[in-house]
Amino acid sequence: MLLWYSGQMLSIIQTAVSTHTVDKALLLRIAVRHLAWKAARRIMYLGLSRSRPFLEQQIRQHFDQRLFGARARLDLPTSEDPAVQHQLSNAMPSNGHRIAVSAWNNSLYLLRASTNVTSQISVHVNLLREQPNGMLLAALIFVAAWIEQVGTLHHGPVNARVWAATTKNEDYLRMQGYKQLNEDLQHRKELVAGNLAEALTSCTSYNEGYFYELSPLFDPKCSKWELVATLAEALGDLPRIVFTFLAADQPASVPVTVASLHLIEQTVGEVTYELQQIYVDTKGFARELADIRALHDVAQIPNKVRDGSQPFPEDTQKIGSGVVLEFRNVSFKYPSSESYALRNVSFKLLAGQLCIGPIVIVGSNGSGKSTILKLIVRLYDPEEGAILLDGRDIRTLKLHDLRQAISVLFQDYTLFPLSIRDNIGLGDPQHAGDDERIARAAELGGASEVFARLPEGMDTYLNRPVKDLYGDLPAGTHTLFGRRVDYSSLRAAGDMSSVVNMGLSGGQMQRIAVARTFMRSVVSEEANVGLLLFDEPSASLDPAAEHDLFSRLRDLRGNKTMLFSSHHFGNLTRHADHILYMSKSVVVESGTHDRLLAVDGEYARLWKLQAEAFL
Ligand SMILES: Nc1ncnc2c1ncn2[C@@H]1O[C@H](COP(=O)(O)OP(=O)(O)OP(=O)(O)O)[C@@H](O)[C@H]1O
Repeated sequence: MLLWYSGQMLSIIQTAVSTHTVDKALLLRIAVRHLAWKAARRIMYLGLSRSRPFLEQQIRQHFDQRLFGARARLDLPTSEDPAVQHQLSNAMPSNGHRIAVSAWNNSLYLLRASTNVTSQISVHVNLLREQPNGMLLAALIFVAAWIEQVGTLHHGPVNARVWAATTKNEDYLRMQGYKQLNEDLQHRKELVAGNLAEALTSCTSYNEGYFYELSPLFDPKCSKWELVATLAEALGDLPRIVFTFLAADQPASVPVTVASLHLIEQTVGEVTYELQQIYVDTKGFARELADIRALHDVAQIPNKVRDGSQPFPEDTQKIGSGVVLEFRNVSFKYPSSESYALRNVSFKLLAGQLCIGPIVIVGSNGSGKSTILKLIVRLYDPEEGAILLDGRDIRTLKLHDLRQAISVLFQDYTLFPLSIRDNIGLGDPQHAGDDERIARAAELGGASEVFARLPEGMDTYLNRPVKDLYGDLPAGTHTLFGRRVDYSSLRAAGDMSSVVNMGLSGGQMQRIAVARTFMRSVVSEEANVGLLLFDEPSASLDPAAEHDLFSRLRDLRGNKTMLFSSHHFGNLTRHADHILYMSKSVVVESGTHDRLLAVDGEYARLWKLQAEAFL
């Protein structure tokens, strides 16, 4: 429209010059409409630029949440599957949401550019179609402008920016911690067994909390395209030369006025620029659309561990008195392994029993005791046989209910890249923000003294999930292009100087992990936990702390069924209702401590061996 009104005004000017008369009313009308269209365009641009950051933020949040949810719902064997990992890494590059924002911007741009190009071309064709040699002139202008654009497409100063960013926004830090917890495979066991996916996915307190400092620097390097562009610029005069020749030789065939020629040159330049950009952008745009599709596909990856349909427990009142756990001829191989981790394992624990086992020969690892715990919470499903809880095959039970009824501390537990408070709180996702419960769980797990001496107490981050960023510069870079890069004011703004990654001893970390399991199994009465699983819970504790933990566990468990896995033939074995002695993936002996000593088999031999060391 703007082009149209410009043309109209030029033709009025042309008439005024040649006939010395002006249709004032027409001129005024056209001038006002021209102005109105210009104002409308300005307002549209302004609206677009104002709303862009908001829209981008919405898109970023939408994709972040979708990707987070898609990853959080994956179980262990599916996450470990190399094909799934490949699909995830393709679909979720760290800049996944940027692809979406960029695709959005590009689609807006393409829409605008296509409309622009189509309308400008149609105006020009209408203007020049009727004129003798008009199309020839238009073609010349187009070719000249195109060649000129080729040069400018490839050259231009490289806008090298030095930047740095940090954050002290608590929500943002926590969200980043959740992301790492979700993405890092080492946490997957706890995420799945602890029913954390739902709680983490529903957490929407996402906030961009960065401070930015930008200082533009220009790379003075001259591109070879500079030369091409300079030569191409000379061709810009070609249409004017041809126009002059036409005007001199055949005045009757001159298609347009000088003023119109200038206008046409200008707008054709814009059209060719838009066309070039469309060509460049559509190449990347197709790729971005494919990437967005991949982002959507990951939400459809099926889990290998299928959910059951039956609720558990049937009677929530009774679960506090423990559950009956039975293994019936269970055999299992890890997906990546050819050999059996468990072979034909059968045993039955009655409700409320304290089972110290399976026990493995000291020094002979890998007999399958950790695997038993993993199968109970259905991190994997057995190849043969069945596992029953209160007489029901666990594959028929709702996964959420099953895992809700069990509390597990894995031997290779991990601490999350979050504050100590959140590390403990997530043991019971529904009450993760309840400071009173967290404090009690910390106390019972012996973790209170770990953070009592830290300046930030429970708020101390065990591992800061946000790295401080320095725009693509290697750490320790102090000068760039001869200029000093100073980040000190930025660091002070983000409290970065006081931030250090915490170093904790193995025993201190284990206390935090124990406190996390206590959050639901002991502190929460309404959690309906009936089975407690502990895999080497005292591996890193000193003898006093170990004794303390075990006596506390015995007192706190109430009537809940409890299953330990341990190398030690210590105090606990005497208190066990049932001992499973395992070797090389099979249960070799089982019974009470006294019975196994009376049998005088492998268990008795190892018990005596360990006891002798203390005589
Ligand atoms: N994720 C896995 N993928 C493949 N094989 C595994 C995996 N985890 C364990 N295994 C194998 O399964 C067998 C049983 O392992 P498991 O961890 O149950 O033994 P464990 O008795 O708990 O050993 P430890 O005393 O060292 O903790 C071992 O041979 C081990 O190598």
